[in-house]
Amino acid sequence: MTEQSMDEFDVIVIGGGPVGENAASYAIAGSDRTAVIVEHELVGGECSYWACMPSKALLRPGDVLDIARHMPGVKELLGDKTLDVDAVLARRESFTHSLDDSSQVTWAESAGISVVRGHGRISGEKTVDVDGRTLTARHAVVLATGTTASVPKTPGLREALPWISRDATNIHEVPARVAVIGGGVVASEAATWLLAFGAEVTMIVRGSRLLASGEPFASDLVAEALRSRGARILFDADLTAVSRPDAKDTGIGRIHGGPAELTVDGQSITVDEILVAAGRTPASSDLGLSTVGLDDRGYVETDDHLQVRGVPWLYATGDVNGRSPLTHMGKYQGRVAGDVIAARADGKPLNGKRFTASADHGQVPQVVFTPLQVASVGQTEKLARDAGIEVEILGVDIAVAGSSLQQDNFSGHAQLVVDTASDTIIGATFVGPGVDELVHAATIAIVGKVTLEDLWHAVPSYPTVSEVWLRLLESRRA
Ligand SMILES: Cc1cc2nc3c(=O)[nH]c(=O)nc-3n(C[C@H](O)[C@H](O)[C@H](O)COP(=O)(O)OP(=O)(O)OC[C@H]3O[C@@H](n4cnc5c(N)ncnc54)[C@H](O)[C@@H]3O)c2cc1C
Ligand SMILES: NC(=O)c1ccc[n+]([C@@H]2O[C@H](COP(=O)([O-])OP(=O)(O)OC[C@H]3O[C@@H](n4cnc5c(N)ncnc54)[C@H](O)[C@@H]3O)[C@@H](O)[C@H]2O)c1
Repeated sequence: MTEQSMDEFDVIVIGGGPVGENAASYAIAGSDRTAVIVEHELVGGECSYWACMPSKALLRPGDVLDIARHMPGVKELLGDKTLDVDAVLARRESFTHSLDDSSQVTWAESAGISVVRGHGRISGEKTVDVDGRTLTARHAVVLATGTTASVPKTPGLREALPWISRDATNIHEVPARVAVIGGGVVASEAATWLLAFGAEVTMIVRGSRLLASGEPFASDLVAEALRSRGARILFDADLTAVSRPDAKDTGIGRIHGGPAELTVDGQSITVDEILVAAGRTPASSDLGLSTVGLDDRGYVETDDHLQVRGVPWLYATGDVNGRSPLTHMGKYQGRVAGDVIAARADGKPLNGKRFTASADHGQVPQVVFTPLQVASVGQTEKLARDAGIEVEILGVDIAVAGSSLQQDNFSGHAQLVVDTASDTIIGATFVGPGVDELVHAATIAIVGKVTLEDLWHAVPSYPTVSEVWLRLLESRRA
């Protein structure tokens, strides 16, 4: 090996998504330590180019249109007008920088982080091979490689070259008829923008509800809202075969050939495109994990310092560890792992809560953006009861002065899961238009273990949607 092919850094991060960026910057901040990010695609990762950012850029115009349609003084200006899809797609490009990551590379370099392009693979203790170049780490290697879309092995499905989430978020051509396979978050969000763009959407859902890991009332309200916009939702549906004789790889977000015929519960459905939104597979299979005695597949298991069990110099953060596969939770883990690596490199003890990723356990917030937003945190009623926790459920429709002012057709529901022993909230779900900002108050109440008695003194401002908090507390007085 020539001297030029050797590179030594304090910290090597494989995967330059939002999580890897945070881990690298926290591990070296305020020190003379060095870090490198190894990225085989785009610095910024799935979230920036293929997931969170483009999806939310595609969804927001539909929300604004819905508010405007129900706002006297504005709706008269609209008449029958619908979205200008080309303008929406152009705005999406402004967020994805048309898949150019130079601004993120500039950010990394300005934070003192080197970027090496190529596929990273562990090749031994603290050693990473990048397409023939050997990088060595003085302190730590961090895995932040994320996940890829899973495509079920249904006969004919893979051969049909279906869309995955990357096509839906980087959509360039709107198919007239789309079958969405899955009833989870990606399926529900993508169905929302495809409907707003004028597509005819059929959702093929294996289970009996959408967003099945959340509260059942939220699933029902989202299904009702999607149906009211024209979605056809087939529950308990069994997709057994797909046939698409003219499948063509026309590029991401373009219609992949001629029509496809799907067999669902023995019935035939013909569509112009299929979107597979059937979950994710951790990007761990080509990471050289077996060279250090780990499994070459599946989620990479860690302790609460994000250290991979049994390998003291190796950390796994973000989607690849399967703890809480969301951008904000992965970035949180990146911050925790970075702080742990920095403290250990400085020979300091891990004194303090910031070195432990405790929020992964029962304190995870999420906002799902469908025609109605589903903003939730913590445990569902079922999870809590299954864990043997005695709970009280407080639920009210969101109908306060603030909500009626926000939008004429405002309709929503809120629910708290209260641990009766401690009289604290352990779960909250808000469903309605624009309820995304309500959930952080619940997150703070859960993390801070604020009792309901104390919450009486957290007075919501009038007239805001937050007044639903008062209604929730009052529901227990009645
Ligand atoms: C359609 C969609 C919408 C979503 N919307 C949201 C949302 O609104 N909010 C939210 O919180 N979450 C959302 N998510 C989830 C979110 O995208 C992930 O939680 C987040 O991207 C995880 O970040 P990460 O850094 O762990 O992985 P990623 O963002 O996947 O980044 C991993 C990076 O590692 C690189 N890589 C992988 N293997 C290697 C290797 N061997 N060598 C070099 N580089 C490698 C990849 O190219 C990639 O750049 C969404 C997901 C999807 C699919
Ligand atoms: N707003 C957000 O926070 C947001 C948005 C999008 C995605 N995400 C995250 O990204 C991740 C991926 O989302 P997702 O929707 O792909 O996964 P998911 O796990 O939420 O949903 C997967 C869906 O596919 C179905 N499915 C799985 N295998 C199937 C099969 N063989 N045949 C038919 N159906 C099948 C499941 O029943 C489920 O309905 C999740 O962690 C999600 O939370 C978050």
